[in-house]
Amino acid sequence: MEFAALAERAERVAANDGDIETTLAVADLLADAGAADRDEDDGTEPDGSTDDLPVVVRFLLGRVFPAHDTRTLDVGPALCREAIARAAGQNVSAADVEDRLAERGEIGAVAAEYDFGGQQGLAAFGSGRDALTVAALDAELRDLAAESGDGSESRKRDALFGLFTRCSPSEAAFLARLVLGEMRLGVGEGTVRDAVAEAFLVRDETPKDADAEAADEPRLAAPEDAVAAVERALQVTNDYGRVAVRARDEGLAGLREESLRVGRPVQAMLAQAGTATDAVDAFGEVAVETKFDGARVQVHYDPGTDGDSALGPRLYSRNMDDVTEALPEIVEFVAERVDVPAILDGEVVAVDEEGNPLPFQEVLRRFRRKHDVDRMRETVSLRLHAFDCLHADGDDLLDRPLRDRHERLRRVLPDAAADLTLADDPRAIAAAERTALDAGHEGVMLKNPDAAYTPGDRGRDWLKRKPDVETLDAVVVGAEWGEGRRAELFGTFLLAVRAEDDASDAPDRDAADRDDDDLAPAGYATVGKVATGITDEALADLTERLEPHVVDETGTTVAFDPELVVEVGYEDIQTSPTYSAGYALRFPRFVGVREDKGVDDADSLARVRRLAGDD
Ligand SMILES: Nc1ncnc2c1ncn2[C@@H]1O[C@H](COP(=O)(O)OP(=O)(O)OP(=O)(O)O)[C@@H](O)[C@H]1O
Repeated sequence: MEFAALAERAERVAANDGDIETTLAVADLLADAGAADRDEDDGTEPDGSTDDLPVVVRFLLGRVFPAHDTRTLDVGPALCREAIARAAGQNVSAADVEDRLAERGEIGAVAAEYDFGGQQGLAAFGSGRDALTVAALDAELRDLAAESGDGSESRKRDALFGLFTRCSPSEAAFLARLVLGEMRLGVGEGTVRDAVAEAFLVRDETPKDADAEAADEPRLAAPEDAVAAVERALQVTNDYGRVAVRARDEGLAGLREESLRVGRPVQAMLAQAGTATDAVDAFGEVAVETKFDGARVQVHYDPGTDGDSALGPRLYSRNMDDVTEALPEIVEFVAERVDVPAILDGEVVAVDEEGNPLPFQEVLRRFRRKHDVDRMRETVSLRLHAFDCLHADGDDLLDRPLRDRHERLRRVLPDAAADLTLADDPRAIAAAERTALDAGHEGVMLKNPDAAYTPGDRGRDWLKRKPDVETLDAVVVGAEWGEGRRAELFGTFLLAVRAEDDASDAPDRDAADRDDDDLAPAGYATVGKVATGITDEALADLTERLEPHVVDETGTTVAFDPELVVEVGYEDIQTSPTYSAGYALRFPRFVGVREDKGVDDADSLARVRRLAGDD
């Protein structure tokens, strides 16, 4: 495929404004990119190296290499501006390009405005130009990425200059954005995933290879099944290009064969904030682990056979950067103890001489270090806590429940396996949290013991419970009636702080400025709503105490006279237009009624401002 065709199609994709239109346009583009290649070259390499499809997919995402590949172009904005200036001719300096960038705000638009060496004039007449193909551009960019050592920066500049001189305006815009990883096409990973499914599994007309046919898989899939199959293959491979080729050539059957590979990092599963009550309500039985305060690492190791290591331990950060060289003692620790191919997930923590955890900042002194690794090893000691096992001895474990994966982890690396205890009572969880905090850790993780490992997902199966930094004593100024079996009780409570102390900063109570939800009486400013952490008994008690103070009722929402002070925990305070204080509590959690406090003792807006760091 010619690069000009891709650049032009990409512009048309970017002009779509609906999600569905964009997905369909990308699907058309991928189908064409894939088909063109099949016509021209039916002897594509299994790794897709002569195939345009994987390149087009990656380019649309602003990448030259797949996400698991740690190679980068390492082209910064300054180098890109210099290359553009040189290609634009003698009268243009890098400073001129920078000025235009300040006006346009975006490098692609700037690159498209220059006349690169007259080449595009010839190109416009369809002759004389050495047309750049997608494959040739990919090869040149890979060569550029491989430049290292003395003079590599100027060789990169030369290479990029050479490429720009061969570009039409739309190609130049695409190239500049690509090398800086700022594609701006409105095409995210979800769009590409859906487009791959659409192009090759939902409406594809090309026959799949013989194996897939023989596997008796239906050739076409329902859109949800197709998207799920693509998503799954992406989770295990982390390579959109590879997955697109597999979907095109082998359909659903091929995608299902994709599996984890030791040495190819996957995205880390992430957590949401939550409380012990949330966890017990959601999971029943909760897997409680220490939340270690360090840096996430994914360990890949294949010890090989007969002591002949097939792949020495490799360590990857949460962003899948290779941090192996910075952490030699973790490498040694793993190599000495693990004797099957494995992919483990865990946290590296800095420890003092007694092995007690040190603050997170300490681990950062080691984590990405390229120089002085040995010296720093003497200064900051590290310890690995492994909490998950994604692969062991040929078995992919992603779909197994956490309890099984953890069991496997204990067999693979008992010396570093984090403890996992099961609890179904918030009090037991609180006790575990206390123990973790007393030991100097950050808090606890509350996990669904039956959940699979879903790479890249910040779902509700992992909850992180950190101690509240502070609590706030707030006045309850409104509520919403509950639902279902709690319809007779208030469910959500609107919280306010005193604003009258600092009249100059008191929020404007002008009706026009008020949020419809904001029922704060004069002298109070709302800061959030709390519905979490309240037991059934507490709800009944609060309802009974607050009902006599209702001053207004609209639908399911009521306003109260300020009477009751409650203590609420929270994780953070953020500025927010939603509440009249101008701030909102993040993850507020009911702690209890402050029986000892009247409303005049409640916290003030000035304190909220201080807690938010604004004062
Ligand atoms: N036992 C554990 N299980 C899972 N993650 C853990 C555990 N102990 C520590 N962690 C760390 O906690 C993080 C989970 O929280 P989250 O996914 O929200 O990441 P985050 O945005 O870095 O949050 P935080 O700043 O709270 O660490 C993981 O990425 C991991 O680094």
